[in-house]
Amino acid sequence: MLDLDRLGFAYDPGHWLFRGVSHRVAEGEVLTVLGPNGRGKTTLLRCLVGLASPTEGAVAVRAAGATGAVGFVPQQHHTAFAYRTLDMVLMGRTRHLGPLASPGRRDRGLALAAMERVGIGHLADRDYPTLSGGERQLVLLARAIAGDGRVLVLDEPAAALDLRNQGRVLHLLRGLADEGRSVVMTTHHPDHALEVADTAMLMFGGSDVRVGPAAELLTDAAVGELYGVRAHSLVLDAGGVSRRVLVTRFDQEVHP
Ligand SMILES: Nc1ncnc2c1ncn2[C@@H]1O[C@H](COP(=O)(O)OP(=O)(O)OP(=O)(O)O)[C@@H](O)[C@H]1O
Repeated sequence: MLDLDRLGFAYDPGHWLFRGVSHRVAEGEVLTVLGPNGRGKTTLLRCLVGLASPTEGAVAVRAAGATGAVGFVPQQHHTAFAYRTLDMVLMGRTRHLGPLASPGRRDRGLALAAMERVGIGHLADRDYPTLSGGERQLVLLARAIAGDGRVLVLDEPAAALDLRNQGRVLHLLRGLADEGRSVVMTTHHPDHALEVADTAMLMFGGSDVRVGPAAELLTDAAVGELYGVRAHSLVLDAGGVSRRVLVTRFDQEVHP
């Protein structure tokens, strides 16, 4: 599990991007973080994975017997090196290897299995820099799965993906949580949160960070206020299963 204890971050002293953020992401929980561009979502994730130090508060990872148990999928990733895609995924195994050890047959098997699970087994021998943006995003997800972190932190994991792959990745993340992992992801799509998340975190700015059950928190009013738009819920009835989706009126902005 991942413990966020009164986290606060300010690049400039006194100008809090976020402050007083507390939540415990349980095993089996998917937490989605939502907020407008520049609100601090990536900065928050960087604090969660140890790439940035919070100005206030603390983050603790609690996972049975695991060191470095957090897998991180960044938003964008560029490398100047022409790594083979399978080797990129194998990098996820690094923390499981002894000092100076190279990945072995088992590591290669786990890397290939992670690629198959994400649906990109056919890319194993391609040069990573030649892949499309969406293909790279799937490779980074496979790398995190191969790393077998008990906590997965993903920055807009579905942003570069087509509609079918968005659904596949969202349900894959749901499945990884159901296997006992804690999953934290950012998204600009409230529907993604409604589809698979247990919990949502809405970053309204500064100390106004709201955390709660996704379906309860993501009301038309809250989404409208968060982004300055008009949002409307629609309930779809598909084969007896009803699902609520949010539709945005792109022709109407709301100015607070
Ligand atoms: N090193 C830095 N120094 C100063 N300000 C920074 C630095 N890095 C990011 N920022 C600013 O902090 C704010 C939050 O950035 P962050 O990337 O966390 O936002 P975000 O919510 O992830 O945005 P987006 O939805 O656009 O990805 C932005 O205004 C950004 O310009």
